[in-house]
Amino acid sequence: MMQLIAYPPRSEWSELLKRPAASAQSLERAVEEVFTAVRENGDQAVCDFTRQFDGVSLESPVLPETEISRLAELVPGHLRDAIDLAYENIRQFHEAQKTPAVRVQTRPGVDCWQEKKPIDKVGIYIPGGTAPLFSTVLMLAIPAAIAGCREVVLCSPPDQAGNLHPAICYAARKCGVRTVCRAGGIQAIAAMTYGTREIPAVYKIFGPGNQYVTQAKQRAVREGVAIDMPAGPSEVLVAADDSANPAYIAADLLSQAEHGRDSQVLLLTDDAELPGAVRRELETMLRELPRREIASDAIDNSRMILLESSGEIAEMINQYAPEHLIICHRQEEFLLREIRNAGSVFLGNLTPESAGDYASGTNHTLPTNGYARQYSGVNLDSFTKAITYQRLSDRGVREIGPAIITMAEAEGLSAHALAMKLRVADLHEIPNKKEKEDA
Ligand SMILES: NC(=O)c1ccc[n+]([C@@H]2O[C@H](COP(=O)([O-])OP(=O)(O)OC[C@H]3O[C@@H](n4cnc5c(N)ncnc54)[C@H](O)[C@@H]3O)[C@@H](O)[C@H]2O)c1
Ligand SMILES: N[C@H](CO)Cc1c[nH]c[nH+]1
Ligand SMILES: [Zn+2]
Repeated sequence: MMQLIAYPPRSEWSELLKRPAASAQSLERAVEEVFTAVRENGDQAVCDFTRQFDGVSLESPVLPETEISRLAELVPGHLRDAIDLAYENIRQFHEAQKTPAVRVQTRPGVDCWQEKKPIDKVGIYIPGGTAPLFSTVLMLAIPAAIAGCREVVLCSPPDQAGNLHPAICYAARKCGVRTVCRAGGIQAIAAMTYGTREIPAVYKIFGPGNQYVTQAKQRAVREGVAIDMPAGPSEVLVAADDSANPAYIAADLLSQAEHGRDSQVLLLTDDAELPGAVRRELETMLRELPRREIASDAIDNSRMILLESSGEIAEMINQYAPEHLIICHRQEEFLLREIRNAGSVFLGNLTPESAGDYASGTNHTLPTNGYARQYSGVNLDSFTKAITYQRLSDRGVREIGPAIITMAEAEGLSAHALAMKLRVADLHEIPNKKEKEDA
């Protein structure tokens, strides 16, 4: 059960806030072995590792389009309606993230602008080891489509029949994803990194996953592939006081605990009565939970921490940098002002974290393991690059040419200086050249 720590001194905070650690060495070895095999043996290696790690024999990792359609048809009406509703909200929120091009004339005749362009080929990883997270298809394929990515490659571990869950196929079809592959874990990430005969290589890999997937994405970076962020085992931090409903808190903690044994959930409070009330709810709910063994292990990794004040709560949140932060506290305004490190924030008693997991519209692919200090969650910009442009007119050359020549010569780069000197010299030869564009 969740341990209660009361009024810990600051010197103990970092020990208290440690996440469950994966064994880095054995992970690295496994990743290296799979990457080498996939680079050398392509689809054959992907199928071999799928047999080894997922216990499924496949002739080919790619799911034919006819199969995608057949499986998508199996999704019952009420689930389609729910996915359609989520799709619309996620589309709206990500569509609203489009920004107009930035245009500035830094000096007369010096025009600079910046435009976002899509990343042409992206890979999206959909977790499926312990549960087929079809909601992740929406979270990744919708912004990819809005950004205008040309090729989207989806990889997810197959079920025991060698198929993908019908809802993954339905969501993929709805979002216009055509390349759907039955490959999970390290082998999926390696295939999208190197490319195989059947699985295209991509420029950037997105998506959450277990420790193997997270480590494999880091390995992909060494091969020049970009990644969204380290999005590993799920976590939630609830900051609450006596205005919160203990049953809601217990359910919110369990909703992230049931993701995996290595998940972590925290309750921070300055109300001495709350931990006991939440613990009682947790005990009752855990007994009824289908995934109670997974959730119990995660709950054992977790803590309730009683602090002196909302000031300490804010400090501890910033130190931990949770993936998800739920605030049910009378000092909400103060906490929001103070908090700088969190992936996604859920406010008030009526906003469970599962709202953002599925259907409010925000993205659920978020930085874990403290990376919310420096990374954002997935958003529309994640699927684009910004290209900058500039054009100088005659006037522009006169305005900034001399400074450029001076700086280039001071750096000892005479060809840089020459490139501008030639333009300046040409201007002097045509002193009356019309400068329409400077008007
Ligand atoms: N941070 C986020 O935004 C976010 C979002 C959703 C889910 N998640 C997390 O994603 C994770 C999903 O994990 P999962 O396991 O259910 O699915 P997964 O798809 O990430 O991993 C399953 C794959 O792991 C590989 N694997 C399993 N055991 C292995 C071994 N011993 N050696 C090598 N490879 C092995 C297999 O290939 C299998 O297909 C959870 O931890 C969940 O918390 C995070
Ligand atoms: N909570 C996960 C992000 O950490 C996302 C998810 C998908 N399905 C349910 N939950
Ligand atoms: Zn979740």
